[in-house]
Amino acid sequence: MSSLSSEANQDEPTDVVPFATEASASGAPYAQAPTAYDAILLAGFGGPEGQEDVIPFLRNVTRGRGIPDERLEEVAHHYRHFGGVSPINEHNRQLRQAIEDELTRRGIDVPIYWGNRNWAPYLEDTVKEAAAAGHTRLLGLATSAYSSYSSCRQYREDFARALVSTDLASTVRIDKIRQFFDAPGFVEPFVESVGQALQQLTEEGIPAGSIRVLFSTHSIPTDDARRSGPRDQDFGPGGAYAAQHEAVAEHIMQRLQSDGLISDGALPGWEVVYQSRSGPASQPWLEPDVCDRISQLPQESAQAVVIVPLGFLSDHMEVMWDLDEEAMEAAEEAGLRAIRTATPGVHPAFVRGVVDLIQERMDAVAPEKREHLTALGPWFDVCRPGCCENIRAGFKPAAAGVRP
Ligand SMILES: CC1=C(CCC(=O)O)c2cc3nc(cc4[nH]c(cc5[nH]c(cc1n2)c(C)c5CCC(=O)O)c(CCC(=O)O)c4C)C(CCC(=O)O)=C3C
Ligand SMILES: [Fe+2]
Repeated sequence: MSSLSSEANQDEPTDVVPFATEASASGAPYAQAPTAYDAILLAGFGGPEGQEDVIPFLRNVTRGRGIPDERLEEVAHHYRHFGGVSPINEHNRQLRQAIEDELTRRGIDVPIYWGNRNWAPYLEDTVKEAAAAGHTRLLGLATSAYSSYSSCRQYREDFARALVSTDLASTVRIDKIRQFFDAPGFVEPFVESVGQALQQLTEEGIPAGSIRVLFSTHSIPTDDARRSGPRDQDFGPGGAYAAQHEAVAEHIMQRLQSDGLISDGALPGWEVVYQSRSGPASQPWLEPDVCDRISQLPQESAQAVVIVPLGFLSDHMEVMWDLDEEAMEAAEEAGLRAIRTATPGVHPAFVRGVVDLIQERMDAVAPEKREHLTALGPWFDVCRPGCCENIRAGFKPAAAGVRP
């Protein structure tokens, strides 16, 4: 590892240099000219694949962030419950294959590599492998749709770290596909699965007015939330992160209404809620918590709850444990009928949407011609100055952004 760690806590933002993209050199938020990317880099979170991986994996995730051991043990228990295996790596193998198939179908002759932030195959090794095969212009795709330190910038820092630790920073360029929270391919599977859930509950005789839809996403520290998105834009107290979730959830509910799946007479109430909080109790994180809200619903005369994992791409541990175990238990205790809807996974609409995003970037489609379903999009190709910065982590070099 080069000098990265010693640079990490300087006051001066080292930010993107020397990992600037062509677009960032001009300061433009969107790609200005088509780029002949020679490989796609699918960047996942990573997860353990056996009991012996659990603790080393958790140490990787929390490296340098002061998560107490108590909390690690608590989380380890969730993984141990499932044999120490997170399904997230298998999901990413399937997603990689599905994207490759769709690229082939469209005649786009570009290989797709997969690497993780926190477990093997590590991004470092993947970047080395791609470079050894002669690829020098990689288009990164992080498995995370929204803007925040954990869901965007940290992936960019990991790209930068991978380039520096492999000594490839001057020969390999990694750009990153824009955050895709409001891209049709990401939203469509949610519209479909929430629609199915509402239909099911209606068939069971539960009036729409007695159903609540909870759109659940990963909580983050309110400090991170406030700093999510470009430094010079105001998205309200929850920053771009909360605003993006609110906008997507609202779009889904409007779509269900316009598609006739919800009648005007008795609309289900809906809201965005947060899950999987960690960190010290003294540190404020985004609220309300999904389980807290579920236990309050009977007092609001709800009979049923639809839990929508809006913040997640696949049914990994945060979904399997925090929703399918804990939130479902909370619903049972509250006497509520509950349905947890599907994540996008390898839904054909999602896979097509991802390849649309790849094509859009390769062709440098003008922003006004890009598909987006909320007023917040289309999000930027090149992260803006100070985007999603994290003052706790300090400034670290990050690829695929503009100079501050
Ligand atoms: C916004 C966000 C996403 C969504 C975006 C994205 O998908 O990237 C996400 C995804 C995920 N988070 C995951 C797992 C963990 N996250 C942790 C900790 C944290 N997550 C945070 C935020 C997020 N996390 C934050 C602010 C922390 C606190 C510590 C820190 O500042 O980083 C910890 C440490 C223990 C704990 O504190 O709970 C673990 C084990 C897994 C893998 C699941 C599997 O293995 O199946 C996935 C996909
Ligand atoms: Fe997380």
